[in-house]
Amino acid sequence: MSRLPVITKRVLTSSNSENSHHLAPAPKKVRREQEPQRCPTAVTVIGDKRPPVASGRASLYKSVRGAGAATVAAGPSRGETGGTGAPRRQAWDLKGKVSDMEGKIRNYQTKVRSVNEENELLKGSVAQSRNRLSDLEREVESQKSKICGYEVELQALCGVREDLKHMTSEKNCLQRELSDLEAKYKVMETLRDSQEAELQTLKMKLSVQDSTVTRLQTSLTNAQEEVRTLKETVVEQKDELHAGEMERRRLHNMIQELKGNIRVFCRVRPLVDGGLSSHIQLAPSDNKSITLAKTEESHTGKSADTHKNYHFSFDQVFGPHASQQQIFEEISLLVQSALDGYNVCCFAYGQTGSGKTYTMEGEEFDDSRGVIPRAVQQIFRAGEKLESQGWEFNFTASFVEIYNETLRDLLYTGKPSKRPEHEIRKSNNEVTVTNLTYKQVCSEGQVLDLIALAKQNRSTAQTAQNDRSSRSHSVFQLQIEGANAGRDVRCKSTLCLVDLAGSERMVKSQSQGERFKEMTSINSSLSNLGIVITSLANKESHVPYRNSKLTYLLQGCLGGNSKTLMFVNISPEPDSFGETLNSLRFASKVNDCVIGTASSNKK
Ligand SMILES: Nc1ncnc2c1ncn2[C@@H]1O[C@H](COP(=O)(O)OP(=O)(O)OP(=O)(O)O)[C@@H](O)[C@H]1O
Repeated sequence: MSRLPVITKRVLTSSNSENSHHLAPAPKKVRREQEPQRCPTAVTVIGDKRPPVASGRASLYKSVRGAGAATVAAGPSRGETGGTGAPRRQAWDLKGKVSDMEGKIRNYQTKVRSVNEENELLKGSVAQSRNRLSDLEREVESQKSKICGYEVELQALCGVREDLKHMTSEKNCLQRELSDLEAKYKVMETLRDSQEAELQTLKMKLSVQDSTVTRLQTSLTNAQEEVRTLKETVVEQKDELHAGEMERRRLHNMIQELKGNIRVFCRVRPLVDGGLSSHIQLAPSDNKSITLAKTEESHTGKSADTHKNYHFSFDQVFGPHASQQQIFEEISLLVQSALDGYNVCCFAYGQTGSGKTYTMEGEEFDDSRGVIPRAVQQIFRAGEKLESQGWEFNFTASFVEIYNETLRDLLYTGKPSKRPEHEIRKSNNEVTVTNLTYKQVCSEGQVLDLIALAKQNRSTAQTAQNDRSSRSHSVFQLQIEGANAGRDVRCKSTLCLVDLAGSERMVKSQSQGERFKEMTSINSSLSNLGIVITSLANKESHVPYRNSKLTYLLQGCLGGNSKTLMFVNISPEPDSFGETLNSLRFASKVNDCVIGTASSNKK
């Protein structure tokens, strides 16, 4: 490419015209002064005509201008002329001056030619540059449109960038989760390993247990077979047991009958300071007889004192040292009879203070407990045992006081002012008392609570009326209903435990008013008891049960269908001799009675 400056046609024309102007004749002085200034003018013209181009083109223009300027500068200048030392033409040397001018013209013409050539070259270069420029402009346009496209893309990419940001944070979260999961996975793997090990152990254990199960199944089959055999044996043994129980009942009853359906036990209370008074003698050999000895002084003093002995025999005589347990042992046989379905009546007879209540109720301590709590205990324990043989029992308790031929409910818990009156009723051979509390009980404790309640009721009445308990009968009744559904056997009986009123006879002249009435009623009921027992013994057609409330109430428990036990309690003091004798006589009468064979209330 040419490095010549680009000169437009006009400039060149101007230059040419200038050149041609130089050719024209001009005043010599002016010409000499003007010439050196022509070249810069031409350069200035070129610079003025320079088109506004992009920086690329500007550089091109600079290089061309530079070259042009150099070319022009190469021409002869005034300085050169003067500087080279060419000899200055004399003013008169016009010829020389013309030849110098012609040389200069030639020189300029050569230069013009070369400039024109260069100009042509520059024109081609300009055309090329223009082409190049339009190419570049197109390229610029295409680049611009590309840039626009890129800008659109960039804008679109901004949204993508947001998404990317979001995705990156999500990715980070997921990575964290992943690392957590990986950690967990590792833990799980460890766990799995340990569990696999455990599983192996368990499998081994299982196989061991499988073999154990197999072994156990075999032994189970054997055991089942054994159980079946044993069940058969149990059934057989239950049958045998039941047969044995029935046989035991029969034999037990036979023994009781042989002993007598009415039995009398005598019990002597110890003296207050212990021991026994000399007027009471107990036979040491048999425990069945008692002698009351009496020495009567001669009234005149002339005859010797008379000694009189009264001998009595009973089923059993208990001395002052007999324990409550010894007493109960004999009665327990009758309590068993009550569970077997026989009515049983046990009563204590004797003067006040002879030990009736002590015998029947006793005291709270274990050793001194009396007949009633011991009998209750035996009944519930025996009942529980019989349950294993298929027996079921229902117990109903009642507690009545008979005072002056009036019944009083000792289990009453209502208001004293609303105490109901009671009547004895008999229907279907069963004696019941109207408005009386009949309490269903199922344990020894419940009965003991009722006994305590009765005691409390009695003591309340006692406070109101001095020494009332001695002058009233208390009757505790426990109705027993048993059923063995499997054997279709039922039984029903009543255990009657009676603490009678004091049997002492009051000298008529000494008793008045209420006391007289009490005594009459007591004596009447006690003597009626004797009469009823005698009637039963004599098998009389009419037994006067209804003559007293006591005998009427005890009707079911006295007579053919029952077993009766009478305690005759006696006081050891010498001044009780008369009453003791009376009590023993009464008891002896009862003892002589043999009441007809009892039959159990089996259904
Ligand atoms: N066998 C005995 N051993 C020891 N003490 C006895 C015995 N019998 C009775 N007693 C005592 O004698 C006293 C009178 O007895 P208890 O109250 O039982 O007579 P009771 O005949 O029931 O009199 P009551 O007719 O007045 O009720 C009581 O203190 C009692 O503890």
